[in-house]
Amino acid sequence: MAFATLPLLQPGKLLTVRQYHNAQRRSSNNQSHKLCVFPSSVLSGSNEFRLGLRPRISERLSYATIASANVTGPAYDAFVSEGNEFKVEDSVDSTTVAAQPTYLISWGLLWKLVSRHKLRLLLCILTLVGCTTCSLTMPIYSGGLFEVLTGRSSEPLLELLCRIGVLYTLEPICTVIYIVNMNAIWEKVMSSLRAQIFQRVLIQKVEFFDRYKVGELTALLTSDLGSLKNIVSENISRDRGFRALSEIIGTICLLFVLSPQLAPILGILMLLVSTLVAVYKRTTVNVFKAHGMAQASIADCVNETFSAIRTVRSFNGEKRQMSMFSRQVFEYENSGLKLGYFKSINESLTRIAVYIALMALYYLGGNKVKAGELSVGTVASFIGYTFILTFAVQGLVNTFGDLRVAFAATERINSVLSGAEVDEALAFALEKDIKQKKTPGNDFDIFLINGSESKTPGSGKRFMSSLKSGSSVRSLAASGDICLQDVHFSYPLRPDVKVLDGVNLTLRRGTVTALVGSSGAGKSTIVQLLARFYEPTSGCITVAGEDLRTFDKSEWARVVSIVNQEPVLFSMSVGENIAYGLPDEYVSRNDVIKAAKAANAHDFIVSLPQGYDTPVGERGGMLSGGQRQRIAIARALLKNAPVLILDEATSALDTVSEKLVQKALNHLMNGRTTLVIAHRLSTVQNADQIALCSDGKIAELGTHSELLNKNGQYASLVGTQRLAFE
Ligand SMILES: Nc1ncnc2c1ncn2[C@@H]1O[C@H](COP(=O)(O)OP(=O)(O)OP(=O)(O)O)[C@@H](O)[C@H]1O
Repeated sequence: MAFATLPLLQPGKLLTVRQYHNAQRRSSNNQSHKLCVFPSSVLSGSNEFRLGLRPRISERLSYATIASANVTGPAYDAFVSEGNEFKVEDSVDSTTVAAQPTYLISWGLLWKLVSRHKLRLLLCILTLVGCTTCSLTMPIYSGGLFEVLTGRSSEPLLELLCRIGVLYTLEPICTVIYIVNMNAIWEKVMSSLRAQIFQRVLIQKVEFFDRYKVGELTALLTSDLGSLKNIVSENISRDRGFRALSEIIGTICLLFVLSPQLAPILGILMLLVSTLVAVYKRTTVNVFKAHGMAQASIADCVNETFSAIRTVRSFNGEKRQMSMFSRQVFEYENSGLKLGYFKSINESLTRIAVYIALMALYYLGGNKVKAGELSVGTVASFIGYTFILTFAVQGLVNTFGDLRVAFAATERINSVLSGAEVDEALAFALEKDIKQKKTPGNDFDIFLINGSESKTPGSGKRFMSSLKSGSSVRSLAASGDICLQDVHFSYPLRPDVKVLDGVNLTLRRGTVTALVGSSGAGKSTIVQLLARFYEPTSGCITVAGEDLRTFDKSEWARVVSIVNQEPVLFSMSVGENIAYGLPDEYVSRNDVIKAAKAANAHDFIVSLPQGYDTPVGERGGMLSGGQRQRIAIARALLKNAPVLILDEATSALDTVSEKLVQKALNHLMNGRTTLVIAHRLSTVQNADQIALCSDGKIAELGTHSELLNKNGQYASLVGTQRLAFE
């Protein structure tokens, strides 16, 4: 047996599909193959700066493993391109470096996005200098005004007022241009980031969605990204952000020019203010955090209650939900009160510091004026600068606070979407589709960064480009059997529980296979593997003799239709829901109607208030179960996929609806390789073969009469159901 060492995902090296998948799986399942674990920061490339202060959260979630993969299995014909440089081994022992986490939001990405707007950026810098110059010149003119009014200066009052007037006009003009352009740049950057995050969530493996709640993922795009947005949108006013910083630097310089003796005293005082406020603010971080978490809990509670409103109603659960909500509200209120208390101390501290600075100035400045060392005008200017400096320092500290929150939010986004669970095959297929403009519309521009898609994580692209695609997938699916060969499977979040334990099953081309068995036997899991929501832990699924993993994932999705017990409809019109069967194509109204007629849905659709344009409500809630089911069947008919999976498609229906739906299903099954899962055995009697799934294996296989004659588990299941009917 030949052994070779192949570093996975190393540029220039090519792996077979089997090697790639095995190694990927092993690397994600670090329980059994873990040799050592490194924090992501160790493994991230030097050009990949992370935005964030501490690595704690990301380390917890995105540790990368260096795994030893002992990949064994039958020889695979090479997926070797570029001159067949690498031969495929029957068995490969490889030391692999797992997919390195790719941080979505990095300094590099931010700069890329910001630098798209160079002209606006230049305008912002110029107007920032303009605003600051105007603001900092004002106290000098105020001092001059004092001098004129007290008769110490001979400058004509009107001339001075004209100069002040020019400043008063220029400052707001510069401010408007600065704010408009800063805001425009950041809004555009945020739109791109939002699109990148959405896309990254979309291409995660299915287990990612098992791990995170919808609310948590929504928060990434709303509150977390909102914190990042606030860095600019909440910090473009005069006393915040860059303006505050430029005013602080400018004021200190001017103070030294005006009076080198007074400047250090004021400088030290201001430094004291900022240090005090900053130190104090750091101690209040946990209070802010608790308040944010309390707010998130309220959102979770609201989300859960309203999305399960029917269940709440049916269990009379309003009071329980109300009490849960009130608990969350009280927690939020308490943390809000605490926050107010801390904020008030914060505010007073700043004020006290300003008053101390002013008193010091009055005393020292007053004495110098009396001694004739300083003019009244200069002291008046100093008073102006004291206020500017204090508020600018306070504003800058607030900006630092916002920065801290934004860093934490960015770290959260990065840690959740570190790339460890990206479904690379899907990402690759999606990128390819968008590049080839397979998808209509120009709505994808926002997902592009500098003319190309954002860097999809992982580097198996060369290898993935060898995947079977397009017509070959369709023709293989239409012409060959689908075989599950010794398939073992555990869900990634429960690696210790074996759900499938050596399933062998052949779905013969163009025939109907029924899958029956007790609840929890693993029937739906087989569907999930066929749909490639998950990959087998070991063993393989072949289509016309080819390993399913060698198929382009999105092409495979195009050739498989799944109709579930509770089909999910989107919150759009009936017609649009049917057309969703072919989301990448232009579907004519005629095609939609044809599919609806074949699905026995046309008659009820035309009787709806707006016919095909009637909105179906959230998740199709404005339609009956049978109607939803028939729309889902019409959608599947339109898709015209050669492989069909019906997972309890009629079990929730009454007899009349079931008859209608069954008729539609018979039409749909015609000539397709079909897998039907049903608890009601009467609905699968006519299947070409029936497979009984038990303990993660196919325990019995044959036609209805063959299995009855066998007098095994199937026969007793049929007996039990008959008894139940009698
Ligand atoms: N996403 C998941 N993560 C972890 N375990 C899961 C997941 N989905 C299902 N399971 C577990 O896998 C086992 C098989 O579930 P599966 O849904 O395949 O059974 P089934 O035969 O389809 O049952 P039923 O007829 O009740 O739908 C069950 O023990 C279930 O708890």
